[in-house]
Amino acid sequence: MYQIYVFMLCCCKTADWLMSQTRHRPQVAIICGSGLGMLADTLKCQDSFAYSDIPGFPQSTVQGHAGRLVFGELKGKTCVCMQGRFHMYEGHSLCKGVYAMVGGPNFETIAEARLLHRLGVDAVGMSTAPEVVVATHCGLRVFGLSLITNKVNTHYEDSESVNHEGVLEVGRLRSHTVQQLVTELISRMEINNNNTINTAV
Ligand SMILES: O=P(O)(O)O[C@@H]1C[C@H](O)[C@@H](CO)O1
Ligand SMILES: Nc1nc2[nH]cnc2c(=O)[nH]1
Repeated sequence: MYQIYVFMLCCCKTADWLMSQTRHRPQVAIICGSGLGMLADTLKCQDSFAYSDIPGFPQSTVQGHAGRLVFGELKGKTCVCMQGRFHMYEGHSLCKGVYAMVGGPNFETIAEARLLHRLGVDAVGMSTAPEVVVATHCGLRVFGLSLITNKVNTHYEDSESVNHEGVLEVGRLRSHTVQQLVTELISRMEINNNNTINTAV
């Protein structure tokens, strides 16, 4: 969990700083929304950091959100609590990389592509989402990796069309890189006694 959380921060500087400031390595991360901030105060052996003191960390602007990251123990589990979360209405954008799945087998029409774009979609595919849903339902932890093979056409005047042969061709061209990436990822996985997998960052 800690590694995923660190990954979400998208910033090695932030992660390095936090790891140097606390000996806690949380198994559980809790985002305390409005009304739940006091949960963090119940953590034992606390290390607490104001968002404003954490390098590269966004600031909390909502009234009643303390804007503090609190590490500590709850019922014997090492936790980190965010006292204050971030919202789109504060000017934060959605997480990068929104993937949408469409049923296929046809590629998007231009109207569909424009709609998806307006909805904030960054990448479109015909798979992955149901696989993730089922895997999650089975209690598996999931890492999704999609090779972006083509640009989705959003202009009627664009003559370039997407086709399966083109997708397969880019797949062939990039297969070595993708294989290296997956191999490296697997080689860095550590399987703990409780069967959770941590990926070294
Ligand atoms: O690996 P998948 O099957 O998701 O790859 C894409 C989606 C369609 O099956 C096909 C479109 O060309 O490639
Ligand atoms: N939906 C969709 N799936 C794809 N798979 C590969 N390319 C595409 C695409 O352009 N759209």
